[in-house]
Amino acid sequence: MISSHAKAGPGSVKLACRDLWKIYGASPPEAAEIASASSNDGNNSVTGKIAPGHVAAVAGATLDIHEAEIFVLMGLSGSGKSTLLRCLTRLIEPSYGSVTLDGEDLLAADRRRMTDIRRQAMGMVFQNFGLLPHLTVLDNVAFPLRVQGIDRAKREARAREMTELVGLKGREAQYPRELSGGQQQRVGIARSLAAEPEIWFLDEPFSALDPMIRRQMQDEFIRLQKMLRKTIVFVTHDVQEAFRLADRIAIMRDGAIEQIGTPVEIALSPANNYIAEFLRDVPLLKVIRAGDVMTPGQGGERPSRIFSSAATLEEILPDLLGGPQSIGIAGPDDTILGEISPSGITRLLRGERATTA
Ligand SMILES: Nc1ncnc2c1ncn2[C@@H]1O[C@H](COP(=O)(O)OP(=O)(O)OP(=O)(O)O)[C@@H](O)[C@H]1O
Repeated sequence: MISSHAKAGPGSVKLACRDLWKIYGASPPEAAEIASASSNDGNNSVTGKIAPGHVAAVAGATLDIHEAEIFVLMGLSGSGKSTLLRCLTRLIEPSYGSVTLDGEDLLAADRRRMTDIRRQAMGMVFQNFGLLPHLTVLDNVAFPLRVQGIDRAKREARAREMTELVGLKGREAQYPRELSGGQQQRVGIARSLAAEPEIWFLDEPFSALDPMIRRQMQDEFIRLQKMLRKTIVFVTHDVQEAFRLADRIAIMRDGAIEQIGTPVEIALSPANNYIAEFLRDVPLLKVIRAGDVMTPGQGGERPSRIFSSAATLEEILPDLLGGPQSIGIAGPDDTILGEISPSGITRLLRGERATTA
């Protein structure tokens, strides 16, 4: 058994990386070279020194992933999301930088320790499902527990519980080939949850599914996370999926992280034009909530129409468009926190968002 990590509360840092690099090529620079270039005059100096034909798949990534949050790595194909995810689990060896899990230096862990950490603390789900074709649903789900040496009765009981959790009760005896893509991915999800991982890595888990099933799986995923409150690193190239699922998003380009923020922070203040461009496909009315865009304070008497600060703009819009008056925004105890006016929202919908660069 691995020594258990110190249990931290929600919001504390679970997994972190600092100035993480992965450089591919015939003769990538040594860690010491990256270290000196990186500390000299910023990350760009490393990129500038990479020999032609080499690529920095991850270029100086620094981030903190908090306990119980869904942290999404988002970016176009080739931006480095999968490489970063694999560097965080050391399935790929980073060229330089640090990775810590509950404060433990993962790059200092020997092979055996790293295998133990992966088996016992990390769960992984990939796009291609990765199920074992000769095993039934139940045996696939129970497989990680078998690897851990857990006895048959116990692992089957746990596997049944997980199979039911993902909505596949009754299909325990079927084989992967008898299931649809969405069902196969449910098996992959159940299997990765069976070992009760502390941190869950999902790399484009729904990308192979058609759009309707994909949406259902996203809903399922949101439902599961409400119950499980796992720390999750989720890779997607789909901006809508990112904004739908994330507590926070890191947007990557050419191996580097361009911006990290909550969906609303990014939607309201994209760091640059590249990110603002992504937002064209984001349904802002569903992402932005009343509390994010209200004018705080209350002028005069209590407004006749009042919405919760958690209401989305989509929910408020019909009332807002129905008349010229402001709408009151209330907190959980029904006190008025602020107001939203049609003119303020019109400006927002016209795209008059601040960019910080
Ligand atoms: N083994 C490798 N050897 C050389 N270059 C690699 C290797 N793996 C990845 N790369 C390069 O690193 C960059 C980042 O790749 P990565 O797969 O991490 O991107 P991604 O954002 O996950 O893309 P996708 O969404 O298409 O999976 C790309 O330019 C890719 O060609």
